[in-house]
Amino acid sequence: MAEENYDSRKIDGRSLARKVEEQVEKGIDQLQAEEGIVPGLATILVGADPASKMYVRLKHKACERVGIHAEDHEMPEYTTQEQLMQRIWELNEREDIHGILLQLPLPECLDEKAAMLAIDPAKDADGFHPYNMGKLLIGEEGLVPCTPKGVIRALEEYDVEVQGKHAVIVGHSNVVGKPMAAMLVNRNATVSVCHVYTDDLKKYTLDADILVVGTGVKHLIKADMVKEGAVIFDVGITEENGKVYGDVDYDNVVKKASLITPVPGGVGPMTIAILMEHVLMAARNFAETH
Ligand SMILES: Nc1nc(=O)c2c([nH]1)NC[C@@H]1CN(c3ccc(C(=O)N[C@@H](CCC(=O)O)C(=O)O)cc3)C=[N+]21
Repeated sequence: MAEENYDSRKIDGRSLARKVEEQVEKGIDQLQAEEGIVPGLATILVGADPASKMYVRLKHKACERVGIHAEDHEMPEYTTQEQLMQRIWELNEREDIHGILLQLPLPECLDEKAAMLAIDPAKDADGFHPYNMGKLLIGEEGLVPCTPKGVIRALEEYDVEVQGKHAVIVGHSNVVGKPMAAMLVNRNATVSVCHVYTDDLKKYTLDADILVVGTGVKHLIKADMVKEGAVIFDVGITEENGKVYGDVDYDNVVKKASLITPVPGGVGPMTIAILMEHVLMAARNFAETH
């Protein structure tokens, strides 16, 4: 018997990202024509972690594609907290920088919370500032974390009904799981948040209409753990011998899913496209208030 072809179930994150980026590009042209403003993003990378360097490079390339002015602030591994804060304060004051992205994780000896708290919430392109997180929780979604926002955008683009559905999130990180839960609750889903301490994970995943997995455990989710027809987002990345793996055993799980994101080419490119959208949003807000 011939192998079935499941290609139509794949959520193509790259083409979705391209679509978002095209909209951003238009918005940037308009902002420039009407207000004379070019959106600016400053990235801060402390240390020389190769993966972090690659992610920052992807973001700069996206800025180039859409017309955002991007600045690369590379700081040495031995940067002090004071020096990092100083740099953030400088960028907060700059009128030509509308978004600030502090690449995580920071070297151990630096205080991540204090640094994130120092970023002007209006320039918080990542949406990680407690002020923006708090707004998200009360249903005011402005600058919100980019990865879960990318998932929401994909749900919209593929016309997936969210209201009343059981959305199960595996992983309760501050950058994915928790903001994802808030966004899905804001859209009237019934939400379960599972994590490493969850007893009987399979009981929850098997009941999920929408499943979002972000744990960093390679192929944690197998075909026997998902419901027939589920919509699945794989937010995990594990690098092994130069190959990237997701948290979902795609080749087998695709046979049960109605829609599913691959890794790579799924949620990753969407995250970056949403970041571009947020820099434009921050620049627009700046134009309105200055
Ligand atoms: N302050 C902060 N903001 C972040 O947004 C942030 C961060 N810190 N720290 C690290 C993570 C990771 N991250 C990725 C974004 C895009 C891809 C991406 O586009 N990946 C490609 C594959 C790239 C490849 O491995 O070849 C894909 O999935 O198709 C991956 C990872 C953003 N992060």
